[in-house]
Amino acid sequence: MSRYLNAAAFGEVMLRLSAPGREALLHSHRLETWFGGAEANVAAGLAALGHRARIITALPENAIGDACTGELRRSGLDTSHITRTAGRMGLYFHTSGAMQRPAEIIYDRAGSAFSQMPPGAWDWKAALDGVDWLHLSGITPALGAGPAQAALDAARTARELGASVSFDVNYRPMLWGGREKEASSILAALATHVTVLFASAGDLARILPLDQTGEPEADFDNAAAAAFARFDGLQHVATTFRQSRGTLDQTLHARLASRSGTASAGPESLAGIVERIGGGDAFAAGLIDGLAHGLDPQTALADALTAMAVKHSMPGDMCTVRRSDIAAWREGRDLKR
Ligand SMILES: O=C(O)C(=O)C[C@H](O)[C@H](O)COP(=O)(O)O
Repeated sequence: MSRYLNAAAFGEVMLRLSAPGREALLHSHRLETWFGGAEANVAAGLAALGHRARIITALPENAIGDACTGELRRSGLDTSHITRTAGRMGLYFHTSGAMQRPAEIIYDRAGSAFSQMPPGAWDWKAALDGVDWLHLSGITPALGAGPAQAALDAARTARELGASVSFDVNYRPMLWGGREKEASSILAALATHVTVLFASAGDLARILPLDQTGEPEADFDNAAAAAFARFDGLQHVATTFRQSRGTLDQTLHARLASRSGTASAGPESLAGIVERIGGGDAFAAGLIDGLAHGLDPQTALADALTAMAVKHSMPGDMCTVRRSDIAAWREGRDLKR
């Protein structure tokens, strides 16, 4: 396989309301706005890398839904599979933190237009027509029984149509609340349809019975081996590791397990981080891109990690990292002219 994809992503897009700069929330009377969501961020990242990408979602039939659709379109996405419906926009409030003060998120998304869509209202054959790659995340099933069923239907249909399915577990304890058992069974059911899984050892321990030693890389390798044994269609498991010396100064590295072996990449040292949100999604987009183009696992992983690093220099949720940004980052010039 060496080609540009006709990709789709299914999930909720939210409006982010962020405290400006390094302020605490509502310290001043201003909030900055961005649109984003795990799956849309990955789709935008694929579009920035030259793939055709559509977002399948539901947005409210109001001015916020209009603005969001416009932003998704400006990010290069095909918005013709967005359902406009009654209901509210999912929101999240964000403070970026500073020094040892951590970033913080408050979700305000219960009852959103997306989460209220009955699972039977999605027409998967039409939404996935012509698609060769579907990206999903574990955030969607955390939003309720309807979205969980819709994600399963989407994954099953994509596989029936011969498409690859990538899935980022993206475990959000705040969204699952005390529903750990439900989370394990839904995430495991989704994983049966997946070709590329983005998951840490901790994420995989929610799906599979695993002994963990506390040594992150060895734990990941063991967890990936257990995932290959359990899930027949699975070809790759990828994760990133983040060492933090405060909110703005971190080191990244990554690992990619395949049935034939394991690749690792990094470290990428990041000082003066501009934006932490969307880094993992940029990594997912970068890796999907590399695998689609048939790069060897080592090169695909290194490019994905650099895409993630570059995303940390760009404000906003959605990934706009281009191939030339990855090359320029590696060249490390202080001024492009
Ligand atoms: O829907 C949610 O609950 C989300 O958290 C969406 C997040 O904006 C992205 O998934 C960012 O995740 P990272 O790329 O790991 O920074």
